[in-house]
Amino acid sequence: MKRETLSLYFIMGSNNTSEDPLIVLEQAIMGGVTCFQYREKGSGALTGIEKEKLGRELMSVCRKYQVPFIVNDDVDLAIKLKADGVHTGQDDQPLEEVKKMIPSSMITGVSAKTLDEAREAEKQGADYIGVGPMFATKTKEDAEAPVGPSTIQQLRRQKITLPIVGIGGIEVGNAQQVIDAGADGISLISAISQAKDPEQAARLLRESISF
Ligand SMILES: Nc1nc(C(F)(F)F)ncc1COP(=O)(O)OP(=O)(O)O
Ligand SMILES: [Mg+2]
Repeated sequence: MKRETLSLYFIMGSNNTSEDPLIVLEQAIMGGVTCFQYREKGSGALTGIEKEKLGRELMSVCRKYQVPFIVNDDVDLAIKLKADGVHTGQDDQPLEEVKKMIPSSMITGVSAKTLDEAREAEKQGADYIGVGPMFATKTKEDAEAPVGPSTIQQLRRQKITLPIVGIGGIEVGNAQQVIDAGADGISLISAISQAKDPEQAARLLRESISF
């Protein structure tokens, strides 16, 4: 997977916006989003056939603009939808198990916040790691304390060369710190999903970071 794919990595589920998620996603992509993760989770999240149906519809928006469509947590759904990839966290299925279930062409992302977790992800063949929460977040209901951009700096100092995307509380005012720390991109939910104008929000975020 090209590192540039991680530049502006938008994550959203139906419960992250009061608007039509299909419209929000299309606007975000018009504004410069480079990768999308379907994360249908937390209070009010869809389940079962409704979750699958929205996933299919969001995936077709991504396919229209050749933006990778990644599914969070739900490996079975990623396989069923023929998604471009799957993202799993430390409390989800281990990557080596996931790898046995999915086509080798699928992108695999893993959450990591320590050197051990990052090294393990590298060893198990992850295409990228998500490191965070960078800053305080209200979106992820079970988020741990912020680790800050310095965590990415430390990982780079310890020769972690995997593509890294920072996540957690990222917005225009703090995005460059994440890139300066050595991340290949920024990922976020509410800075775009809750913006009045998601296209403009995505554009401003993309313009707020230089590599
Ligand atoms: N969903 C994520 N996406 C990324 C990405 F790198 F893609 F930006 N990084 C980290 C997470 C967090 O993943 P996880 O720790 O399993 O929590 P949850 O399943 O609640 O999101
Ligand atoms: Mg997860």
